[in-house]
Amino acid sequence: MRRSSHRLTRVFYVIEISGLRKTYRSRKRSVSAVDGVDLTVGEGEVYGVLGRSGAGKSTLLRCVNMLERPDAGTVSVDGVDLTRLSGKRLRVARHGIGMIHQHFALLSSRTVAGNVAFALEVTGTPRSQRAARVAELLDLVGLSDRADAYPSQLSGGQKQRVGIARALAARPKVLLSDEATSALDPETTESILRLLLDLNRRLGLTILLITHEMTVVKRICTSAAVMRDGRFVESGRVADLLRSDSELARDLFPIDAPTSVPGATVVDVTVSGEDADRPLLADLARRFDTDVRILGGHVETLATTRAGRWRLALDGDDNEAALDFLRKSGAQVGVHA
Ligand SMILES: Nc1ncnc2c1ncn2[C@@H]1O[C@H](COP(=O)(O)OP(=O)(O)OP(=O)(O)O)[C@@H](O)[C@H]1O
Repeated sequence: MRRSSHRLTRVFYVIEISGLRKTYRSRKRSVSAVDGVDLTVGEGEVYGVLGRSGAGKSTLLRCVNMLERPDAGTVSVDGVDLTRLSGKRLRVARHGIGMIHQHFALLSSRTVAGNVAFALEVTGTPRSQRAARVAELLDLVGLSDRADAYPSQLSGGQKQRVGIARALAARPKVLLSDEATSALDPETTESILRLLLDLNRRLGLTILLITHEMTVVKRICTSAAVMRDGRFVESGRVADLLRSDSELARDLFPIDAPTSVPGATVVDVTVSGEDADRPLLADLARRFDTDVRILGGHVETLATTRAGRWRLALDGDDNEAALDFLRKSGAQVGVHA
């Protein structure tokens, strides 16, 4: 007789943060910038941390590569607890973590190729291999034809491409992105997000990014957290957060429409995955012989799923059966009082 075996398999997280705290103290005041954050990011995930200015996002990101030493908690990247490392061992571990910045942080006196070569020097690539690796990295980010240009001769998008090439010099497993598209116009933002998604897929790169832009989460994030006052107030897979009554769902799909209509029940309906493309509203009207008016809403393509959110007015005030049908069809339903 064959016995079934139940093996405990531990999921491997490329980034594993537990109980992270960082307080800035001065004589006059102390600020808890990160106040107890737990975060796990799986291999090949694109994880976005959203939050307003001052929420603690930059401090969190800087704690991941120990540019900032946390006061408490652990930060493991690729299985190594960085909080236990210092000196050379920390510098070597950091090679596995690339970082890109809002203002690019390029060396103005060096050409595009020179900027990328500098990262190779720092991470110990032998001189004989540098030129070929620079060419490979510039090809990867679509900048082969600008190798001899100086940063001042580049557009914002091109500068960020150099930043990305430089960050990937040591073949890191993880890329940290600190508001990488905040200084760019929408079209350039789109092209940089497409590049990041492409690198994520082609290289299996795990990306942890911080942003205040919903577009970034919509376009490339598989998981996200909303940060406020140093804490995560929501976190999880984007597709799951959309199905819950989450702040993220409301912020990703703001609906500009009234929340009350005389003689009708007003509801917000959120669907994701295949449900977003089903004729759910037509079904609803047919089954319950009710007038369904769409007050506002939209269907969009996110990084890994399609999602729709609508505000509907259902005629009459007894619509429980119709709402039940929507819930059973996989929709998240919020009724406006
Ligand atoms: N080096 C520092 N010294 C003192 N306080 C700091 C320092 N860095 C950040 N803070 C404070 O910590 C809090 C969180 O700042 P942080 O920059 O991490 O937030 P953020 O969400 O990244 O915001 P922003 O997008 O504006 O950078 C803020 O109150 C900020 O003033």
